[in-house]
Amino acid sequence: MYGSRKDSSDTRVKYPPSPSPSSYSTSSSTSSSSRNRVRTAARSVAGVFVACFTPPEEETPHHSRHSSSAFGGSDAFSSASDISGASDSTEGKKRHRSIYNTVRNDSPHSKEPGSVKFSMADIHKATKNFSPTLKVGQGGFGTVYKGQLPDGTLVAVKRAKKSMYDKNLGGEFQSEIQALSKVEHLNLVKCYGYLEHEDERIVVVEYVPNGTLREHLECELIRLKSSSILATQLSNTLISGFNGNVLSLDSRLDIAIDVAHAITYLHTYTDHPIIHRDIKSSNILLTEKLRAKVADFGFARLAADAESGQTHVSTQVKGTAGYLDPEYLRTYQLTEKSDVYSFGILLVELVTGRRPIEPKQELDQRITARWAMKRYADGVAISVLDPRLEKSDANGVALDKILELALQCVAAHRRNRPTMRRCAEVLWNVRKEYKQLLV
Ligand SMILES: Nc1ncnc2c1ncn2[C@@H]1O[C@H](COP(=O)(O)OP(=O)(O)OP(=O)(O)O)[C@@H](O)[C@H]1O
Repeated sequence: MYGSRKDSSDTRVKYPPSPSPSSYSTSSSTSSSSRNRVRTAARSVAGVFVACFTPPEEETPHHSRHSSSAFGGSDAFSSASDISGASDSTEGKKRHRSIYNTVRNDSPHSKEPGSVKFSMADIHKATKNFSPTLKVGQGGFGTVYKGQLPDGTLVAVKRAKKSMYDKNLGGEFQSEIQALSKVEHLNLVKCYGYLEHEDERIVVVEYVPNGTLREHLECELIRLKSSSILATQLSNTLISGFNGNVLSLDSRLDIAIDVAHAITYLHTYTDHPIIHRDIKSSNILLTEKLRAKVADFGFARLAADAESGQTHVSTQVKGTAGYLDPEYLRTYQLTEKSDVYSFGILLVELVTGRRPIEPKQELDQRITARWAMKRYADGVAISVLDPRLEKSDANGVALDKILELALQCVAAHRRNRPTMRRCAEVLWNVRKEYKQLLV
């Protein structure tokens, strides 16, 4: 079974603390005429998807990695600590301090928390010389190992592959480290330190034990079983409670709210807002209690400085096919609303269980968001609900509201998309109503 949310030790962030009903009118009390307007909008958005999407993920290198801009000072996170979920609890701080103290003691090259330089000996010890049995994943950056620090803290050790390093990893490595080291939030994967040694580039981050959201949506147990390199991951995930059960809509809503909080935190990072740029289900890691943690800041980039009058950052297009903001694709101008777009795609993925692009589906269903928006516009949203979920009244109502929000997130023009903070508020209210319908 998945871990229960009811556990009193679950420190899930409640946000906002006391929502005012009027501020949530979009989702809570949509009249039939306004719902019709939304449906009309859904029809036009569904039309836009044809032009927006790049070829199927399987056929396209899903992104290229290059250097990103370097980040400025290192003291930004305290200024955003009012955002729900910033890990400023005493317990969190104590744990954090103990980790860094331990690491500092172990490392002669130690630096600021979050950017501690490990030695190669530390890494070899933590990963048992990169033991294949501790390999937990493989991504664009390289190989990921589970490791353990001397104080017992479990870590994920991300070892860059040589080809990535040859291709200009220097900038990306710096980008990932600098972004990670400055953020601290319950729903963001913490960075413990890094290592640059000859041609090795290694990042040490918080180990999140329960697989990725994509794996959960696919209930990938059978695939994992057949994969020898993932045998360790299988045993790890079994221990942590992932046994192939379907994620309930309740849990999916919780995950969406966690992700919305994490991105809100990044975007409202007062001194140096950060655009994640690669929000997708395989970058959402889950804890035993199905709390979501957003990972992979390899593409993270500073947002434009509002005070300077700049509203966007001009950049080469990066991200993953299916999640990419069409306005960013067209203009190369990146804003926080590009993350909002990807988040809208993620919402559709959460309720349908499908990947953003499904090359094996019927033609009209290959672009999942377009298909879902069309069904929503036709008043038959329930037909896109993940078939593994019950078609109950509560699920139907929540589905409608989540799709309504997703529709706003994927608006063709970024000015029409909500902020991530607004998304969190709307989802908070959807969850509240959902729970009321369940009792
Ligand atoms: N912090 C972590 N804790 C536990 N497992 C992790 C962690 N980070 C990554 N993994 C595992 O390693 C896999 C590869 O992760 P990685 O971030 O390198 O690539 P990715 O996000 O899957 O792909 P890409 O780098 O192409 O975006 C993940 O799918 C996950 O299974």
